[in-house]
Amino acid sequence: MTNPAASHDAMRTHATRLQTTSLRSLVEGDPARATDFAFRIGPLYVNFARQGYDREALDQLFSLAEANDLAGRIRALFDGEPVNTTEHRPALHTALRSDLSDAPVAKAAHAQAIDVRARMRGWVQALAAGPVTDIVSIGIGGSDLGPRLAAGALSEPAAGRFRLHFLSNIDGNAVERMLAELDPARTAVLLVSKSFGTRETLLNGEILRDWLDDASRLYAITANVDRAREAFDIPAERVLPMWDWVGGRYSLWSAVGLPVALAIGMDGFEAMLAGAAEMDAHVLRQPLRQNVAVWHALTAVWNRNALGLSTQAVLPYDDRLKLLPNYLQQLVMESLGKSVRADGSPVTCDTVAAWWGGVGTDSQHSFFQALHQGTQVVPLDLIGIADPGHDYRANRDELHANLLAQSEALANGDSHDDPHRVYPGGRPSTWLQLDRLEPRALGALLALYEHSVYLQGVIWGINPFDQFGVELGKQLASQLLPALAGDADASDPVTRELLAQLRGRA
Ligand SMILES: O=P(O)(O)OC[C@H]1O[C@H](O)[C@H](O)[C@@H](O)[C@@H]1O
Repeated sequence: MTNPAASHDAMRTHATRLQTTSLRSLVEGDPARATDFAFRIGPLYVNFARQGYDREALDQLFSLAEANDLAGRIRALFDGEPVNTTEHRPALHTALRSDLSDAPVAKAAHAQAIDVRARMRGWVQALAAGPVTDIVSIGIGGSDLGPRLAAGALSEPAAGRFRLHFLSNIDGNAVERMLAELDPARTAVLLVSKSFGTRETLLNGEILRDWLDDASRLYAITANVDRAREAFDIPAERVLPMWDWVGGRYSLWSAVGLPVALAIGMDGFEAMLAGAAEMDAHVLRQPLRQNVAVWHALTAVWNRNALGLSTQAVLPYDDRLKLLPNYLQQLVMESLGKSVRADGSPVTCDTVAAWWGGVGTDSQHSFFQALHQGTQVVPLDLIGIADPGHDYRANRDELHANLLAQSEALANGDSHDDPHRVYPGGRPSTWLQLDRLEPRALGALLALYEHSVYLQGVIWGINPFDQFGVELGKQLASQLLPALAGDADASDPVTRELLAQLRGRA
């Protein structure tokens, strides 16, 4: 087994040699890659054939994977070893949906998850039997992005279930606009916060608590049950617990997902978990070369470190997935946006690219010009839904035609006598296709990204489960509150000027 540094260098050397080979010729020279570089896991199909590596590069990437003991680290994750190295904790989001490890800590975590899921089912039934028609879920980051994405993507407009409203930002406009549409007598409010210390959630929670006409319709989902009672007088029977062995951005599968269960039913929520569990089994059991999460992670490492590409775009070609880029920004960039290795030493290579994205085909009318003819090559995850579930067949075919066309045009480019009309091509993409946008398929897709993120972290030697980088801004904000009230002044001269401008016009 070679050492990681040697594998990394060999990979970059080969990438330099490959630069003279176009993506089009890579594919034309090895047409079998169109199927050899593809995976089918239940309702999910993934194809890496239009990524800019050849089989020799893949050999080097897999030796890099072996040098970093990816198979052992996958087992460590599922067994509840302290893979969250800086906080000395397991990261057992897999135990929320699958029971694949015999390790006692993983078994205990799964048992707790099953207990809470039974309580979730009871809450859904009890709320459905009452006067409540609207649910407000107050949370932010990992306590908002996953449920908001999944509830929006999977809700059927005619299902006659609860209407879900998500409140995350501290901006009073968001609160004001939401309350204008709601009836306090027919609304229940969920305070979703793992820490129960997030200012946005607490302030918005106080507004909604005072707005409700019956405090018994205020619920909490948190790892800090005591604070929920102290701060909002919410008794234990109206609190669903979370645990510190689940990271916020990995918590959709826990009680944080209650809004999803309220939107699509508990059976639908459990189908989403089953899809994630199917991906878990694939990731845990497949050898590295037949493992789709390993391929996805190695592709990200190839684009970031071998090709030096600094951003990555995610383009769902389905309006119901328009929040997927937002969700993945937190999952990927809050997990991998680090420059210090788990052992405290500086990283030896670039880590996370800037992830962004938009929905297709709208994005073709906004930033695709840069993707085709800009100086920066942007690797893409193109996401399509084979059966979009509606009867507008012309729309479906046009959407699919555009998705196929963009994948080919970006990879192959086009020549022209007029230099302004030349398409350089060589833009790599991965094709991720769901048979239908239903809970099991979405669960598998999101679990794939979770596992890919973890494995990228292993290869870069960083801890994907902490987020110390979000604390400084919060500390400065709380220190500036008295200055905004005129009771103090800012120490930084620029902040002082900006503060004066803000206060002068407020
Ligand atoms: O769930 P909470 O404790 O309220 O945290 C909500 C979010 O805020 C934190 O600052 C982190 O950036 C996120 O990882 C977390 O998901």
